Amino acid sequence: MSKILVIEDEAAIRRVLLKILSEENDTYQLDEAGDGAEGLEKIKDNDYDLVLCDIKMPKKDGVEVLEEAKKIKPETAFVMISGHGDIDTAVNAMRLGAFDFISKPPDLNRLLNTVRIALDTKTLVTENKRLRKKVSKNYQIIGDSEGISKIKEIIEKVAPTDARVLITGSNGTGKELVAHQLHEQSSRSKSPMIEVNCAAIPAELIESELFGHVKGAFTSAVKDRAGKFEAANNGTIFLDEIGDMSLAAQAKVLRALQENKISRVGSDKDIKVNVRVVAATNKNLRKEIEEGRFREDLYHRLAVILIEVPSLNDRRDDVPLLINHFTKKIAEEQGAPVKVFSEEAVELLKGFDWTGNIRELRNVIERLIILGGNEISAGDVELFSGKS
Ligand SMILES: Nc1ncnc2c1ncn2[C@@H]1O[C@H](COP(=O)(O)OP(=O)(O)OP(=O)(O)O)[C@@H](O)[C@H]1O
Repeated sequence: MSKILVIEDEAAIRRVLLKILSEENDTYQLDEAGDGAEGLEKIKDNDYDLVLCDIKMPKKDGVEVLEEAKKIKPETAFVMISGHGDIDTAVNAMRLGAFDFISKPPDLNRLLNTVRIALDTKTLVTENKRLRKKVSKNYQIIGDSEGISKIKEIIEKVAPTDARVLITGSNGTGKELVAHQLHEQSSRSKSPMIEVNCAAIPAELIESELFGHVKGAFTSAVKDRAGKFEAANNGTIFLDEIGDMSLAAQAKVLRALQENKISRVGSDKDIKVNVRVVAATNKNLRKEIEEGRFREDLYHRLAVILIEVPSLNDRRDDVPLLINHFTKKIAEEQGAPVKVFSEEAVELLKGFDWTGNIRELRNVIERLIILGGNEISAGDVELFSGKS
């Protein structure tokens, strides 16, 4: 079911376009706007597959709409409608990312053909992106520094067991990767690994998110629903940012860990679950315990094995390998050739303060690839890295 928006100020032409489209395919979901500003508002609020957009319009012309829309909804396809004399503008619109343009008055066959091809292309592009994302989501841990080698060794030893693991480390050090490796290298890898970001779920919803609920347990509980613990049965549950979990939810998690059973919110029926728990936090849980925000008994249940992921500043020897890894990945994502970093550039990057954050290193590398020369030099790093 494709969603199409027609932006055209001339009501008669708008009507004709909508009629032609609805007769061509009754599954098209059609929407209309009488000027550029209204069109843009609708684009913001909806996910259209295709926008047919007139070029000359009051308030906002078609090219402005296209430019702004590409920033907020880059995947929406645009076909421009150009009147006499604005062919140059239409060609320019294609440079700005429009899929095609048709001239006024629209030729029926050409219009429908263009719409069909634009929609098919959009579907293929979306599918391609989805598949790439799936394939590229690998959880390989890059690095052979002492710190990372030790972590890999621990993972190898601990993964096959059912021992609970608490992973600590500052933001972007790779805690999530460690959790995925623990799951993938275990006999549970055929079953799901369910991730829960405890910081992102409001305190009043976390219990129902983790343990499910029965119909009527609270106002919005309109039907029975299983929680993440049940979904992770026979697999692994990854409780990320566990330091941000409310005390009430901590009590329930503790029970799940002690008794291997849970009950849905609003029900007193126990459900047996077989779940391995891996948790992570960037907080100092000892301090949270002292200040009464984290249960000590839960801490001991979780931290059977403690893995402390070192910050990047403590394993600078991994920086060259990470640069290599990310340049290849970025080139793959952009479909561009792999760029090389000069030795001096690598040395400079190695020396920066990364406060542990590999995400930041990746962003800097991406910036350098886009802005720097064919071989990234120390000068490029100085100019474009934003670090010193
Ligand atoms: N050793 C590594 N090798 C390759 N990529 C890594 C490594 N460590 C981290 N990354 C990448 O850096 C990014 C951040 O890692 P991750 O999400 O695992 O960190 P985190 O510690 O869980 O962060 P946060 O605390 O913010 O949730 C991810 O894109 C991850 O793939």
